[in-house]
Amino acid sequence: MAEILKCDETFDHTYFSGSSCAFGVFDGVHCGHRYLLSCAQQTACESGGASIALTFDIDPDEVFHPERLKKLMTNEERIKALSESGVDAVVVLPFTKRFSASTPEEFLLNTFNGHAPSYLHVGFDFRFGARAKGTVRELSNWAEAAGTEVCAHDLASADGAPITATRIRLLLGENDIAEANKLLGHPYYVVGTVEQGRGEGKEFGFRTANLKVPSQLQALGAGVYGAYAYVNGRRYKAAVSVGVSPVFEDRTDATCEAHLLDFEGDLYGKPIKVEFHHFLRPMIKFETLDELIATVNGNIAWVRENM
Ligand SMILES: Cc1cc2nc3c(=O)[nH]c(=O)nc-3n(C[C@H](O)[C@H](O)[C@H](O)COP(=O)(O)O)c2cc1C
Ligand SMILES: Nc1ncnc2c1ncn2[C@@H]1O[C@H](COP(=O)(O)OP(=O)(O)O)[C@@H](O)[C@H]1O
Repeated sequence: MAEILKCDETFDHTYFSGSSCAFGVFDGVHCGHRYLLSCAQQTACESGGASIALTFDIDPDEVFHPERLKKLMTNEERIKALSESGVDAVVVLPFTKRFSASTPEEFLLNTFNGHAPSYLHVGFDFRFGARAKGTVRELSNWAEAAGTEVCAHDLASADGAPITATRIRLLLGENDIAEANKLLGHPYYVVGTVEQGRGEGKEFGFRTANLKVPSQLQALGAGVYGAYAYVNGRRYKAAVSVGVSPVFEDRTDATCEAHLLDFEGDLYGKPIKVEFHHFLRPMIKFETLDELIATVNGNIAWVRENM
């Protein structure tokens, strides 16, 4: 696991000298991002410097477009995933309105403070600085004087199209978890704290740990999935419904309900990670409870046999 360094007043900017940085927000830490990170590792290996994932503490859209913000991961998970990607360090820039209002030149000066990296890897469409005015051209002009080699990469592709967070979100919205996981390079997951529900799962014969996924993180389309749930470092097979249950929509606000196979105990207030692997079926507005119970038991049996 790489070091995570906050680029605040205590940060020693000499750390950038001789390094290879991959620069971006990296929502999802998907295969396209991993390609860019591996390029930084490659040049670091050749030049003998550190490989760094250079990112922001928040998604800039949280400041500029909170109303349309959609994310694949929380900021904490994103920074953790970057630290596990194989780079030597993750350097986290605090994204403030003031910082983002700086011109491209000021932005680069503030970020590196006279200690430019040897290599800077970005996607060819990388934008930075006030109103995202800085492009690879501004970056290259600055880099020439600073002694940095800018490597602007085409977006890595899969199945004939670039891998982007937007493409992955669309796949998730269409329940295509298999293709989304392929482009992510890891299973899509959500994390949360288990909340109290209506307490009816017990009567139905299958208890469900209820999570409220914040709307910005609701990328996965409604439906029933085969998943793995992680509790206290242990992995359990799980049958999971995503989206508000249409049978109980007036009485529930849970957006993710997980039945953990072969688990007994209390999960209320505990953190849980649910990792999605198979789409089983859409949500159904059942006419009777017996139908609901029989269908869910069938889903649980499928998970037991196939996962
Ligand atoms: C694998 C699984 C599939 C489910 N499918 C549906 C469904 O198709 N339609 C629906 O209305 N609710 C569905 N549910 C939600 C259950 O009705 C809900 O978990 C149950 O009412 C227990 O709620 P509680 O935990 O709040 O007590 C499903 C739950 C699970 C675990
Ligand atoms: N196998 C299991 N899967 C999920 N939750 C379980 C399981 N066994 C026990 N639990 C506990 O039971 C709770 C769910 O019970 P349930 O009757 O569905 O009530 P609620 O409506 O509060 O979710 C979970 O939050 C957890 O604390």
